[in-house]
Amino acid sequence: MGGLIVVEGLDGAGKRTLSAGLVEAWRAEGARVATLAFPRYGESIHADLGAEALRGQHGDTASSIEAMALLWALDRRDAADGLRNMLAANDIVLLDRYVASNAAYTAARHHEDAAGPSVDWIQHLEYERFGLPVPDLQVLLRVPVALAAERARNRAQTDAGRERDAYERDGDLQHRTGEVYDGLAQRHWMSQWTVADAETDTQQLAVRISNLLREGEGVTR
Ligand SMILES: Nc1ncnc2c1ncn2[C@@H]1O[C@H](COP(=O)(O)OP(=O)(O)OP(=O)(O)O)[C@@H](O)[C@H]1O
Ligand SMILES: Cc1cn([C@H]2C[C@H](O)[C@@H](COP(=O)(O)O)O2)c(=O)[nH]c1=O
Repeated sequence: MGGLIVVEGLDGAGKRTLSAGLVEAWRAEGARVATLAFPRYGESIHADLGAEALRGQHGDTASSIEAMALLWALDRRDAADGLRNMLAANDIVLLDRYVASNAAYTAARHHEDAAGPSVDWIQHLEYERFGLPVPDLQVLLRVPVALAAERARNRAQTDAGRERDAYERDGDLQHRTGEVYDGLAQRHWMSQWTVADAETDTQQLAVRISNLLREGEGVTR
């Protein structure tokens, strides 16, 4: 059974870039690595509806905090069997965003912190009711809100299909989401967390994660 690693952070933080570097580093060491990004755009109707809502479609869907959270959660529920198969066939499964994204953004939209009712609701919905696999380790890519926003803006200018959505345009939401992520990491919500930043060397982080996984072996998922 492989280790389930999750990379979390703000929009534009660099999660996708970091995830690709980690996968490359582990594969170079001979590890069997599978990777998946949530939301699963183009594969999940729930993910696509969520993205469309954040770009102004589907009436008032985006204004409902819980409706949005349910769409992202249903995407993951549909992916759960595939995820379990990936864990059975690999040494490491790396996810770019997972349940903690829903906890962080939902709590931030409600102006709650990491100990608030939204985080408990997401935990109950996704881990207890939907039975999603619990990560072995969650990595918070903690970059300044302004840097993440700048990267998201630059990406929107260079990538025609990547214009900023409603959450990415909302600087206050990004700020609050960063605070909830900090709280989740400090509380080691659902698993151990480790923090990386814009200066973190990807190779060294890959080694750190492998060591943490090894130290955590024997802990049942
Ligand atoms: N370490 C880095 N240095 C410079 N630019 C970076 C770095 N990491 C990512 N970027 C750039 O920042 C932009 C956002 O990066 P990326 O797509 O990896 O972020 P993300 O956290 O996955 O974003 P989102 O959650 O919004 O999809 C991209 O244009 C990427 O090329
Ligand atoms: C998976 C997931 C995502 N979100 C938020 C985070 C982003 O602002 C948007 C879309 O995600 P992307 O990575 O920018 O494509 O939705 C969320 O609130 N809950 C989730 O579970």
